[in-house]
Parts: sequence; structure tokens; C-alpha cells
Amino acid sequence: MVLADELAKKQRSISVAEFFEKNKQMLGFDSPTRGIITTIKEAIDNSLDACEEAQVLPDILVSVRRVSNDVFRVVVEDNGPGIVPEKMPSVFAKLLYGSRFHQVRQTRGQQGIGISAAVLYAQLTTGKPTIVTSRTDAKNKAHTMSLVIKTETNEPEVLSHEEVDWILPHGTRVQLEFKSNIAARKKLIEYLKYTSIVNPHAKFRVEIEDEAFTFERVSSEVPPCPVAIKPHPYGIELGVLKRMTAASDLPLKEFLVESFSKVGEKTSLEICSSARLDPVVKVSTLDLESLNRLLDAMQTTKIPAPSASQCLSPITDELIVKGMEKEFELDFIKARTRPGNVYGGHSFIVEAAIGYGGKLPPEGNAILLRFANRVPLLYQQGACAITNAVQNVNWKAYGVSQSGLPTGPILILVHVAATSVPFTGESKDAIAAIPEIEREITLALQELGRDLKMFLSRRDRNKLQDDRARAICSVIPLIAAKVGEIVELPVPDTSLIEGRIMRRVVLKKSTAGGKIMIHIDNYTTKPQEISLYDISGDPAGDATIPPSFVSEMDGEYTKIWKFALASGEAFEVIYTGLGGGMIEMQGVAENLKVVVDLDV
Ligand SMILES: Nc1ncnc2c1ncn2[C@@H]1O[C@H](COP(=O)(O)OP(=O)(O)OP(=O)(O)O)[C@@H](O)[C@H]1O
Repeated sequence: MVLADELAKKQRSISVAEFFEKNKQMLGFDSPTRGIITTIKEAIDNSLDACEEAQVLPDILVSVRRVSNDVFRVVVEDNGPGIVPEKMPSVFAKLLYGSRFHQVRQTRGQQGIGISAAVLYAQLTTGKPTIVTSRTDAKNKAHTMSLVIKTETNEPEVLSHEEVDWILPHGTRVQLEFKSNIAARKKLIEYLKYTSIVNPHAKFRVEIEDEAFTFERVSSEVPPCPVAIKPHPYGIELGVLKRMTAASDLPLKEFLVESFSKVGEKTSLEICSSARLDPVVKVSTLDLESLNRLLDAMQTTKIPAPSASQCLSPITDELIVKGMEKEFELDFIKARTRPGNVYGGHSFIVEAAIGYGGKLPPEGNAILLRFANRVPLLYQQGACAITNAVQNVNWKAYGVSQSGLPTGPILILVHVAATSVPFTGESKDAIAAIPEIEREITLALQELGRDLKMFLSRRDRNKLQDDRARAICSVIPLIAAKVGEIVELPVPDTSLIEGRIMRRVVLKKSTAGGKIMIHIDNYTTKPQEISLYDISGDPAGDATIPPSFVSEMDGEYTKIWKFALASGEAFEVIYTGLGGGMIEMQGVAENLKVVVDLDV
């Protein structure tokens, strides 16, 4: 037909760069506002991945400067291992070029698109090349290149290349200029703050126009770099199996043992027999029908789950708590790291944390922080498995009100670490609804919910006791005055009794060792300031109960603190946590007055 001839003239292949130039929303560049965040996120993901691989503590600079009305210059600089000059053009100016696509381990980057998509976005909106400087060690000079992507071919074009002196002994600096705005400034700062929470070993120096600030690291241990493992037979599809067999000259039994994790000789023979295939047949000769049978056998034979310990890098509950305490003021914080699990042959681990009270907004929906492989997920909250799982927990059972999400001064953090995160799209905004993952999130949140419930009910009980004590204490002086009048004796000092009832002070200078005994219980995990005064009111010393100490004071607990008074006299204070509540303690013991202010 004539039309077919006409159409034939128009039919041609499209380069991947051309495709994404037209469909940039698929990669998270839907608007200028979002473009700036996606660009910074892609560069930071790469910097953190690279530093982890090189086992260096990341020191990352992020700078955003306006160069003209609607053009911004973004710079991200890291102290990672650097990139060899031969590879710099392809890394930054060729889409689908990366080092992680074929590896089965936890990484932030997966597809080899991220940073080159940002380069494409820059040249599309301003026509400006991206300038990259990188150095691999102190013996070599740094290389600076000015790069663009030739969209028709998806190949890099190097506009300039020179060797330069650079202050950093190793690292990479990427500078992009694109049309944008800074409407998303708050979101950008949030992204950096959340990134620093789940990467507590990283330091971020940030400059946004005239503002400069730092997110400090709270851990000086680089997390171990996840080790790549072989794919698991349950996570393989026919096309991949076909490619793997075609490229191998091994017999079937050895091929299975060599190519997949958790397949030993015995399992391999089981698979061969279940697929009705000869263990010595060369895999490259298998026809499609045999491959189908083989795949079926691989996925129905009982094979142990892939191990999570080496290929994943959970943050750990201790560091999540540290990271959250660094950025939020909270009265309660608990985190949990679940044991490793598997979906479709891919290992994953769920970690979660709940924060409550402090300076969190008292009303409205909970703040939900979603993370995948230590990267914050900022968009498409409603489409994410994490949100789904959080909403499906019955929060009322844990004393928290709920309207879809839990409500009130509550913060929920969920981190999914996986060898392959099942994102809903290339822009990596949301995690797909995988039942195994949702179940693990639910279990982690239920465990934490139980801890939160205990905290809340104890706090409520304490408040009730305090209210009652206050009511009683308000009439005691009146009763004492009346009784004194009736019995015609001086009005007794009721402050000790009041103190006892209020549990404000328990102050005993024991005859034995000159010790003051104070009963306190904690509502909070914040450091508590204590001031000591001598009887005349002059300061006798200050001390802080560290939060770790306070939070240990759950139920019965005793700790002895030593203070030096202004007079030089040493004094011991014994704290005993009795599980009773205390808002403020104040009292006088012989020559010492102790004021403990619990900030609740
Ligand atoms: N700052 C850097 N230091 C060292 N290597 C880097 C750096 N930035 C990028 N690379 C290398 O370039 C490759 C390509 O990066 P790119 O952002 O395009 O993809 P990715 O991070 O692998 O995957 P994704 O598309 O999922 O982000 C990386 O896999 C890494 O090997």
C-alpha cells in the first residue's frame, strides 16, 4: 500500500536520550521546581554510593546559586574515590551507563540514568554544558571536562578537557546550570535533613543563595559497603536466564551452582531432575522449551532464601535514633531493625522508628518519612507501599488517634533496604505494593506501637497522679494553719509533706554518708538540667542527666552522682527511679537545695 511506503519513510529508531528528553517527567524532572531537587538528589546519591564503595566518611558540599533571573547553578562536590578521566564523559553524558545495574546488592543508584538525566535537563533548559572535575588520587592532577549529551545518538561530547590543580586529594565535583526556581527551597532543605538522618556518617555543607549551614555527622563509622551476591533462582525471568545460558559454556549442574546464590550440588541435581534435564548437558544448547522447564524447576524447588547480611546495609536502630535525635526534639523515640526477608528472590530488610511529642506539631497527620536504600522518598506518598502499610496499622490500639495516617505529635520513619527496590517508576518516588514488604513494615510498626503505648499510658497515669497531688497540696497549708490555731501551737512546716505528696523532692541527707536521695522518673529522653545550690541560694554546681541515663530510668533504677559544692565539699546524690511521675523537684536538705527541672 502507498500508505505503508509513506509510513516507512518516517519510521526510524529513537535514541534513549531523545526519549527521555521528551519524557523527562519519568525521571523526576516534571517541573523546574522539582528539577532542582532531582538534580541534587541524583548527585548526592552518587556521592554517597561512591564514598561507601571507597570506605571514606562522606564530606559533601551542596551549593545552589542564582546566576540570572531563572537560571541556577548547582554544585555538588564529594571526597569520594573520583572517576578516571576516560570514564568521565560516559558517566555524565550517556544515559544508561553505570556500574550498578548488574550488581545484586544494596545501592542508591541502580539504572545508570540519574546524573546523565540531570545533564540532559541542564542542556535542554539553558543549552549550557555540565562541568565536571574529578581526581582519583593525590599523585595525579584533577581533570576538568565540559560535557554535553548528543541526544540523537546518546553519546557524550567533550567540549573541553584540561588538567587542573585541585585542593581535594580525591573526589568529584559536578556543576550544572539549568532553568529553575527556588520555590522548593523548604523541600530541598527537608530532603537534605532526611538524607542526613539516614546517613548519620555523612557531613553535608549546604549553601543556598546567601544561606549557609551544615548537617553534621553523628557517627564516624563508614557503614560496610554491601557485597554483591549472585542472583537467587527465585528472582530470575526467562529472558535473563536465556541470556545467561547463551553466554556460558558450563554443563547444567555446574552452571546452576556457579551462577546462582544458595544453589549447592544437591539443590542443583534436584533442579535438573525436576526439569527432566541431563545435569551434564551444555546450557548453551538448551532450547526454549527446556529453558522454560528449567526456570519452572528453579522456582518450585525448595531453595533457602538469599542471605541479607552481606548484600544489605541497614542503618541499625541505634543510629536511626541518633539521626532522629539530631534533627528532632522528641519525648519518645524507638527504632527497630527487622530480620532480613525476601520477595521474589530479592533480599530486603525493613527498619522503622516512631518519635512522639517534643516539638512535633500537636495536631494533624503524622509526619511520615519514607526511605529506600538510605534515600528519602519525597514524592507520591499516596502511591507508596510504606504509606499503605502505615495506614493499615490499627493505631488506636496503641493509644494514637487515626484518620488514615495516625494523627497527633507523631513521626514515623520507615526504611526499606533491598538488593532491588521495587519502585513504581524510573523516578524512584514510591515503592510498589509488594505483600512481603508491606507485611514486614506492619510488623515493625506494631512492635514499635506497643512501646509507644506503654510510654503514653505511663505518661497519662503520671499526669493523673500529679493533678491529684496538686489538688491535695493546695489545701495542706490551710489545714496546717487551722490545726495550729486550734491546738494553739506554731504552724508546722508542711513543705516536706507537700514535697512527698507532689513527689517533688525526696531529700534525705542520710546520717551515714551525707547523701541526698532523689526519686525521679522520666517523661522525656532529653538531657535534664540539674542545679545545685547551697542553703543561702548560692550556686553549688550544675549537672546534666544525660538522656541515656534518663531513659534507662524505667522502673526501679538507682544511680549515684558525685558533685563538688562551691565550698569544695564533695557531695553524692542518689537518683532512684521508682516508676512514679515527677514534673519538678525542689527541696532543701540541710545545707543543700536541689532543683531538677524536668522539661515536659
Ligand atoms: N560522584 C561520583 N563518584 C564516583 N563515581 C560516580 C560519581 N557519580 C557517578 N559515578 C559513576 O557513574 C555511574 C553512573 O551514575 P548515574 O547517576 O548515571 O547512575 P546510577 O547512580 O548508577 O543509577 P541511577 O540511574 O539509578 O541513579 C555510577 O554507577 C558510578 O559508577
